[in-house]
This record gives sequence, C-alpha cells and structure tokens, in this order.
Amino acid sequence: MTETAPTVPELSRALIGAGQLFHARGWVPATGGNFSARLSPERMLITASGCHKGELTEADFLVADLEGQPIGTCRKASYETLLHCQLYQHDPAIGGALHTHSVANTLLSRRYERIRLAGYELLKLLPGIKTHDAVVEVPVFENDQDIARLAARVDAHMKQDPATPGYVIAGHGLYAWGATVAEARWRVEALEFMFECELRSQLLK
Ligand SMILES: CSC[C@@H](O)[C@@H](O)C(=O)COP(=O)(O)O
Ligand SMILES: [Zn+2]
Repeated sequence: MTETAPTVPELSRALIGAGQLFHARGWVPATGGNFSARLSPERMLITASGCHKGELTEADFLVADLEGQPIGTCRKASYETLLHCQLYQHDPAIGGALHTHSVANTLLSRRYERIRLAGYELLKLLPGIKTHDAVVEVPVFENDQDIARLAARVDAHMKQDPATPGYVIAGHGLYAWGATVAEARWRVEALEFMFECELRSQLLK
C-alpha cells in the first residue's frame, strides 16, 4: 500500500488541536509558541507570526520552504521559523515540531544549563528509550533574538548528539518534534509533565 502525503487541511487540524490542548494547559500564553508540520520533502506548513495558538484557524497557517521562505503568500511566518527549518533539514524523518512557553520550562531553564530527567515512566515516550530506568538530559540554550544564530547553535548540538529528545531555550520555551504532529504532541506532553514534576519536587525540598 502506498502512503499518501498529508494534506494542508489534515495537518492544520492536527496543529489546531495541539494549540487548543496546550492553551488549556497554560503552555502557550498570549501569542507564545509556534507549530509546524512537514508537507513534503521540501515544504512545511507553519503558523503565521503573532497568532494566538489556542484559537488557530486554517487561515493562520502558511506554506514555506525549508529555508523559511513563505510560498504564495505575503503573510509573515513565525518569528522562529528558522528553528523549525533546522529540525526538518537535520532529519528527513521529522514530520512535526511544536514550541511551548510553560511556567515549568521557563523556570527550570533559567536555573539549569541542562534539565536532568531520571526514573520517569514517561521517559519511554522519548526517542530510543525503552525503560523508566534511564536518564535524559534536555539541553538548554541561551535565548537569542538572532534566530539564525540560535538555529546554528542548536544544529551543532544535534549533530554532536543526534539523540537529543527536545531542547529548551532559557527563560523562553521548549521545542520538541516527532515523525508526526501527534508524536510531537505526545513528546511535548511527556516533557512538560516531567518538567512540572521537577519543578514541584524542588518546592518539596
Ligand atoms: C511575542 S512573545 C513570543 C515570541 O517572541 C516567540 O517566542 C513565540 O513563541 C511566538 O512567535 P511567533 O512569531 O508568533 O511564532
Ligand atoms: Zn517562543
């Protein structure tokens, strides 16, 4: 059976659903966050800049090439488009990428240079992990308004460590990805859950 490529309406629906869920959880306040999905080997669907991610409609997405250039529209793509381009260029198996601004990822990334996650059952949702008895270190990058420079730093890290399960930009937010939008969403949910556990366990100390 040959697989057909996902369509713009299908991918938009998946990204709209992720936005509604993330907003309900408080992970995409105001216009924070951005989402994308791979449409083809050379193209992606990505949120336009400045949209509220809990209230997305199909009109809030545009098609861009993997250099970040919008195709057939004069709308401005997400300010952080180059971070999505980096992921799709890095690994052709990546089909969806999601970015959140949660309280937990913001606070932990202001304190640590990497976020250590150990012993959680939900680690098994991250690539290549088969047991709770594992340790994952989520890298934290210094925030930078020069997104091309930030994308280059992320790329260098991922070339060095291809098992990177996601990353956090300090004081800013999480990027996670997967083969599909659904898989990217599960990974965001798993990582945000474990970040929340880490944050709360610090309050218990
Ligand atoms: C305006 S605050 C958030 C932005 O600076 C950015 O970090 C963000 O996540 C959303 O930007 P956007 O251009 O809407 O994709
Ligand atoms: Zn952001």
